[in-house]
Amino acid sequence: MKKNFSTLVSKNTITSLAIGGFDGMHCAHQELFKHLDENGAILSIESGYATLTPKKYRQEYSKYPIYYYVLKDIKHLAGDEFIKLLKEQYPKLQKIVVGFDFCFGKNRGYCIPQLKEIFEGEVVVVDEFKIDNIPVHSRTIREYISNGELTIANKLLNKEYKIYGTQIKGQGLGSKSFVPTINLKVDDFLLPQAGVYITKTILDEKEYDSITFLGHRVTTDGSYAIETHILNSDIKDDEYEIQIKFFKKIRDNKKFESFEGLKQQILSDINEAKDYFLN
Ligand SMILES: Cc1cc2nc3c(=O)[nH]c(=O)nc-3n(C[C@H](O)[C@H](O)[C@H](O)COP(=O)(O)O)c2cc1C
Ligand SMILES: Nc1ncnc2c1ncn2[C@@H]1O[C@H](COP(=O)(O)OP(=O)(O)OP(=O)(O)O)[C@@H](O)[C@H]1O
Repeated sequence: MKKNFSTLVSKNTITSLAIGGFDGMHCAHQELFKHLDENGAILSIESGYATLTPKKYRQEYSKYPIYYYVLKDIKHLAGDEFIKLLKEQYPKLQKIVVGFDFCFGKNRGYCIPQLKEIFEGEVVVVDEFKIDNIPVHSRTIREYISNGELTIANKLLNKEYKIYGTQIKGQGLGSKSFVPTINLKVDDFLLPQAGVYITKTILDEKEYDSITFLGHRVTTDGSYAIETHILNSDIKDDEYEIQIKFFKKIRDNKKFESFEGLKQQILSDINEAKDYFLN
């Protein structure tokens, strides 16, 4: 995880700011960042609903320092009060970059015309950015991920959707009856729909081809699990910070009549994932 370095950059040096929520740091957000100058920064307004790139993980996706405001601390401000606050905190601010639908201040009562009117500097407004005619928004990407449509979500993100987790103890059945898996505990991130996914798993900064199951283990103990099996490699059990990049869903979660039936299906899933990475 790339550490947030905004505390190392003085606000006094910032000349341009991109403003918004920025959960996901998706393609449209990146379009905004293209308008920042070398002393640019990102101002992220935290509503508390960021689940694609929770605050702690967001800096990884931009070279610009990210500063945060908590929405509930600033939502009472009138438009001119918000701009005054920015001018006080960023005295060299000359340019504000926002998207076509940006609104701010009390009751979101101030939008682009008011921003242009109040801010004595340049206001760059980016038109609605689309990919394959799909408007790119965090909410849309969340919906695709929740529906297991990772291929489209990744297109809108312009990267593979990635979650962070820590290793936890499983049932101890994997190596004995199926294949060895690393069981994960994941907080903060939106989880894709239950099922089996082609993934890459990052352990100690090394990336491995993998296959990941999410869902209730309906064939065994019924409990919810996130488990990843590393392809082509023997990984010893260890305490890892784990990252999983999702590429594609290959099937739904399923209840099998026998452990042998599930094992055969898992072996076939593994072959499908291996083929995917070969091509
Ligand atoms: C690729 C893969 C696919 C899986 N598919 C299913 C499934 O369709 N249904 C299910 O009940 N469990 C599924 N599982 C979970 C297994 O039940 C689980 O790996 C097994 O219970 C071992 O759990 P443990 O690691 O906690 O010991 C799958 C696991 C993997 C790795
Ligand atoms: N598709 C887009 N095209 C142009 N600008 C956008 C687009 N999506 C967001 N922006 C702009 O990016 C900034 C960050 O906004 P925000 O993260 O709230 O957008 P979002 O992705 O639409 O999120 P949500 O779906 O939660 O509303 C804002 O200035 C917003 O206007």
